[in-house]
Amino acid sequence: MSSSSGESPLPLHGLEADAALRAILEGTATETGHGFFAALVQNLAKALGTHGAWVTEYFPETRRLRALAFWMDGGWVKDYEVDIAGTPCERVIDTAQLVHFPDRILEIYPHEEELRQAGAVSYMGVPLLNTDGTILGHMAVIDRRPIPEEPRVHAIFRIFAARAAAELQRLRAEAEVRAREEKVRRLLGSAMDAIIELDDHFRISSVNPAAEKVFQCRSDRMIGEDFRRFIDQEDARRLAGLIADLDRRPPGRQFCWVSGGLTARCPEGSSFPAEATLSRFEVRRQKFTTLILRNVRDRIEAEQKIQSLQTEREILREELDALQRDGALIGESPALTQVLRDIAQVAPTDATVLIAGETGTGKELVARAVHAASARRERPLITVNCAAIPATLIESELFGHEPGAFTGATKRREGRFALADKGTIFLDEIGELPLDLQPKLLRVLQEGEFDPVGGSATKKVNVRVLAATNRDLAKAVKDGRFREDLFYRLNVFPLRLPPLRERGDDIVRLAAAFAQRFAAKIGRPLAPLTADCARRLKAYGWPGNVRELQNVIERAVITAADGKLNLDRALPEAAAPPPMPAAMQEPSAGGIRTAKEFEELERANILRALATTNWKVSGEGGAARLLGMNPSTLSSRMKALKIHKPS
Ligand SMILES: Nc1ncnc2c1ncn2[C@@H]1O[C@H](COP(=O)(O)OP(=O)(O)OP(=O)(O)O)[C@@H](O)[C@H]1O
Repeated sequence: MSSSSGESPLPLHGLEADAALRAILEGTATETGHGFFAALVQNLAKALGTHGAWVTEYFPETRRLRALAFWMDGGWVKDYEVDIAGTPCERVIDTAQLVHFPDRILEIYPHEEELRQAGAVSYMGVPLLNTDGTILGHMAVIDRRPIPEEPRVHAIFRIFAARAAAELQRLRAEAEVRAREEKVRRLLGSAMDAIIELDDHFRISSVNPAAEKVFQCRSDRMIGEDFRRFIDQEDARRLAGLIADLDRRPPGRQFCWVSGGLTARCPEGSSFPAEATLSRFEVRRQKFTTLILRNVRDRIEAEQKIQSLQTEREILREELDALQRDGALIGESPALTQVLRDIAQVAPTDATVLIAGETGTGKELVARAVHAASARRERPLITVNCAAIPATLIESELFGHEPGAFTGATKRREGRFALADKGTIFLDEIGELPLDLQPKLLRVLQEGEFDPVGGSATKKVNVRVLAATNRDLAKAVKDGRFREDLFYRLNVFPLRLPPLRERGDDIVRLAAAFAQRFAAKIGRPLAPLTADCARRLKAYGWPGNVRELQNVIERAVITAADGKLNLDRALPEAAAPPPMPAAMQEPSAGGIRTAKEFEELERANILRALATTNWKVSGEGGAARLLGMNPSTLSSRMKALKIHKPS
């Protein structure tokens, strides 16, 4: 045996080298892959004049060789695979060098059955090496005659081997590229997000199946198209800006989140909100952009649904609280009986009702009664106190807003009109509605439609409107503070709630009912109202009306002694009254007070309450509590009556 390792290949004699090279070129020039190896071994056998030649691929994990082509005695050996242990090929692999047994090979490998069967006398093998020196396979020849140990034979052999190694490397690289492409294809194919690749002119160069799905458009109708057709114009401008920004960043950091998302447009006309990320990359000095895009309509809708369910839940809770707190309208006085008759008449219709009355007369209770007796009773009654909401927020409270409509509007919000759809909306203190919003309310009343703040899509609703005011709306119209057309549209069915002092014995009926209710609540027995109590209650003016009566009775029940109501501390007049302002004394003529006198009365009463609480308006020990008013109602009354804290 001889090994030619370390020897530098000797130059072939001109003719032989030419012949070998020609053999390779002619035999393999047009072939690639497995055809190439077949041509190679055939030509190798021809060039060296051996009766067998083969080329293999090596699998180091199993130490096996698998033939890529095996030429023997003028025919092909199919599917040849061998364990290299104990074969001359093992030496080729292990030494990684050309191995040559020029003669009597069977004496060296007496147990090599295949060599014996082939009648082999000589063997020559050479490893096929990768550029990094790892073994890809080998190439070998056997012959029934000795193969002379000549440098030119080795040189020819090496030329063939180098060509075989190059092809094997190419095949492996090709297989690797294919495997990677397949992996990328599977990845893109299974991605839930649309992945769109754009060239530098915004033209779509590739899309994945998810992109076809979200845009409802086949890839062949997308590729080559200008992507700007698939998004809003404004978004296209934004994307171009972002891409320019990315190009200014260092490589590896050229990606970003498209903040605020995009509005994507399907070719068939529909559109959807999308979240997107953008990245830039360069291939052969050409820039590309990848856009990963997700349709977030379902998610946004789910969020909105949750939001509106939460709001609805809050509203229903408020309603439930109100129902538990308030109960039915009590009263048999002619004034209240008329109101009850009006409610019964108007409730089944869809007419707008304008309930007028002083504070605490039961306007909200009447609105509830109208809703409860209407065909809409199964749907919600949505209440909005126009005085309690700051002017800047009332529009979005009533009509909802889109994200970004104003600072702080991060999410879409359903407005009260939308929530009241198919139900009833009760607009309390309608006189406080800012003048600039009044046309929008008029439009809902007339057309049943409105535009949410910051939104372009008009919403249609079917809402019955009930409104209440403790102001003289007709006067507000005259003063230019309330639109005349809106006033008439609201005043379809006016319902005036008389103040408590006009309800005669109802004061006593209400007091008795409230006393029983509070006593039951705190679990104390209570004797019926005495005639003296009734007289004192009727003698009082009740500027805070039923709400004030309720509060007085609650105090009287709490401070009751021996089951008897204690009006001494509860009734404002009895509780060491400070001097009465003129307006709080006897009415001017015939027991009737003018509206002006009442305003003065209310003003004086609020001032008394504020003086008592040291100008604390809300909370524990505040004037609102004392007056039995909502703090927001009190604030709006103070504003209306121009009551300011003395500096
Ligand atoms: N006729 C009545 N029977 C029983 N309770 C009543 C009656 N009228 C009013 N109330 C009670 O008095 C309180 C005040 O009533 P409500 O809130 O309806 O008055 P309002 O006129 O809407 O007040 P505001 O002008 O402050 O909004 C509530 O607790 C209500 O339940």
